[in-house]
Amino acid sequence: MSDVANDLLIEVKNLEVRFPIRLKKLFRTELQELRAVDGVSFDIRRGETVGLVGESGSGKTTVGRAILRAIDPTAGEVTFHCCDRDVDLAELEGESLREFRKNMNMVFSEGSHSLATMTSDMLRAFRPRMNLVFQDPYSSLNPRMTVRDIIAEPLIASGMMKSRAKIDERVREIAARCKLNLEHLRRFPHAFSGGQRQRICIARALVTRPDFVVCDESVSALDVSIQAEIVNLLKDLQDEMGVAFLFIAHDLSVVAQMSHRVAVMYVGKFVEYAPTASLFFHPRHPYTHALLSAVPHADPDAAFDPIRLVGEIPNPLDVPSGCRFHTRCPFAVEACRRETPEWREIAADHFVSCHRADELDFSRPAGTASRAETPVKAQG
Ligand SMILES: Nc1ncnc2c1ncn2[C@@H]1O[C@H](COP(=O)(O)OP(=O)(O)OP(=O)(O)O)[C@@H](O)[C@H]1O
Repeated sequence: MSDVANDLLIEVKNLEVRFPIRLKKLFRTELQELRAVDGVSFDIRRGETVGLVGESGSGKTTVGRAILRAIDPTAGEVTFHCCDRDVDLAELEGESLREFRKNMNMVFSEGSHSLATMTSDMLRAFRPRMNLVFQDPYSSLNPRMTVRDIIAEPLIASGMMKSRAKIDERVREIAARCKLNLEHLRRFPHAFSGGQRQRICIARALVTRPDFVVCDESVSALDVSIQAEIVNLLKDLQDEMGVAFLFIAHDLSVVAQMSHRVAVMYVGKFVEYAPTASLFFHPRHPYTHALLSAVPHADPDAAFDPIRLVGEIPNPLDVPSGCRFHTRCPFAVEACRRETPEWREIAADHFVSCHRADELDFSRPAGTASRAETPVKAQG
């Protein structure tokens, strides 16, 4: 890997997101806190894809949105290393935060400005660096706007470009890279298939040349063959532009193709984070092993003991003591019920939180192609 590959873009430290929940009891309403994200720490390097997997309700979307400040973190730090300054997104508030949310883009501090005190004009002057691609390409496009206007919107909203000619040039350029043609730009979203709509969403997300994009289940609603096209498109665009992705998905095989590193989340916490090959072929957490056991292996006779997940993911309002996975873990011992396992580096760049990670071996033979061995491409 090049130096650039190890260049940190985002550092997340002890991120917490709690939602206030009103529970109706017989004669009263009780206010409780739902810990959707409960102390997550990880980093994302420039130009890499980090896959984020876990069952529904584990907190994946909330992590992505908290990093983008689309929702407020309750605690923790999200540091965005940009230009030659580091910016703590948790500092954003007031007008700065409103501006940030309006554009759904990241802005930058320069010199010693606090983001909280920057005026909107100053904020607009900074290059937008973050964006989001949603799951549903049908509801995330305004049906009354042409494709040209949809793709141009982030450039205009951020004030990044003012001249119509320049905007049109940039829209045509990114549309061509996303394999949309000039004729498409004059049409409205209803004229397009799911795959083409997702290309429009990707063009809109990348038109400002962001450093970081969250793809939240962005290929899940598409047919398998179209999924492959979109995954290849995202990889090509990443190689060209050096953008980093947080790729949230249920489908582990798509995550393997797309990601350089993968994080596994369970009831608000990361349980494992490792380079894709390490995670897929040498998982150290029983939950990761269980998720992978559900994926058909290239060699059906390959020798490893699959385990099946039984029961439901626990309610985040009633989190199990100790290791949160112990209620469903076939390997749980007394310590798992009592003590929270520490988050530790068990091998190079391979993090896990399991009391028994040193004794359990879930290795399986390498079989399926993954992006694991592909280094993050250096950007010139
Ligand atoms: N705005 C909100 N208010 C209250 N609870 C919320 C809110 N958003 C999410 N939650 C809860 O937080 C937990 C994590 O939700 P989140 O959507 O982040 O999970 P997820 O892993 O992305 O799930 P999925 O794969 O189904 O999208 C869930 O229990 C969810 O019900």
